[in-house]
Amino acid sequence: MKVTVVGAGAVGASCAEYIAIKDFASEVVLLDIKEGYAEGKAMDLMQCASLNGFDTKITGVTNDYSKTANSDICVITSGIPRKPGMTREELIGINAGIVKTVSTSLIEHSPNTILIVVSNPMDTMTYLAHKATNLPKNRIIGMGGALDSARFKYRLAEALGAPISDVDGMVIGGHSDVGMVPLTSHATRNSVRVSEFLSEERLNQVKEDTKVGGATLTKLLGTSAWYAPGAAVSGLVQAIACDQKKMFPCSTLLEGEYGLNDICIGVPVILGKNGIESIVDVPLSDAEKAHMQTSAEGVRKTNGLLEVEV
Ligand SMILES: NC(=O)c1ccc[n+]([C@@H]2O[C@H](COP(=O)([O-])OP(=O)(O)OC[C@H]3O[C@@H](n4cnc5c(N)ncnc54)[C@H](O)[C@@H]3O)[C@@H](O)[C@H]2O)c1
Ligand SMILES: O=C(O)C[C@H](O)C(=O)O
Repeated sequence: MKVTVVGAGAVGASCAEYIAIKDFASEVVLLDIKEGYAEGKAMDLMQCASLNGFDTKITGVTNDYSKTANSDICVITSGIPRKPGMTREELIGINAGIVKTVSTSLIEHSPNTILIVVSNPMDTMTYLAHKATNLPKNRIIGMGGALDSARFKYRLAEALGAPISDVDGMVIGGHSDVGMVPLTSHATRNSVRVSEFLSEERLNQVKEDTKVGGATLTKLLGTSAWYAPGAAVSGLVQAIACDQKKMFPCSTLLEGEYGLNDICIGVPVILGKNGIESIVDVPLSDAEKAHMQTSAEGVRKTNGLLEVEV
């Protein structure tokens, strides 16, 4: 199993590290445009191998796509992260050009690969990758919901005073400060709905804290987060590599599902060796349905900027 990660920055390197630690891939290629950067990150990570007990071979290359040839899975993390006070959507001007070039270069050398898009604004970058590569929809996956759901579980556990392992929940919709739809109606503690334990007011606070999860960290760190994003990407890569048939909310091209068409946005999917094996139709409350529609309007507005930017 060969995995390429484009962008050896904070998220790309964290993702490569988690993939290596889980030890399911034979090879990870890190590629960056900055001279020597990916080579340095790969060498540093390889020097963790004997300490952390993994056999995954990590190599780094400077913009040489021939070294990524025949990758089973390619992850795109290249692009700029936001600074405090910015929205993800403001990154489109620089990141659209990067994602377009990177996705077409990857497909040229790995025509059968499965692409995972991470660069922001992620739903629009996933849509752009579709347009740029024309890959079948099961082979282009946007990562956002897996991370947002992890943050939702963190906030739910905090509110409940419970260990995170007691808690389950999922966030669908656009990966943006206003577009995320935390599914409080489905969230549980050991299969009991969290609404049995938390007031509506406290649940609303959990929802709002989840939606601004990325912005909160960006304010604290001065740049956006990388540990949980890297772990979330590695989870998707592992589910595909090991044909786990696990359910994650991912950004995928919708063709009528959830009443939406010609848009990439987060919905629950089953991930296995073919990438997106199926889209799962989850019943939503009226409020969640309405929020999903306004979330989609927001993503469409950003998609509209692609014609200007690319
Ligand atoms: N979808 C998500 O949930 C999620 C989570 C975290 C970060 N992100 C996004 O991921 C992106 C990366 O974040 P980061 O914190 O790792 O940033 P970073 O600045 O640490 O790393 C980005 C790397 O991309 C490289 N790069 C730029 N253009 C390139 C190109 N054309 N080819 C190859 N490499 C190129 C840069 O040299 C840099 O090393 C940002 O857009 C950020 O907003 C998304
Ligand atoms: O917040 C960001 O800009 C990065 C990423 O989308 C995140 O949610 O951590």
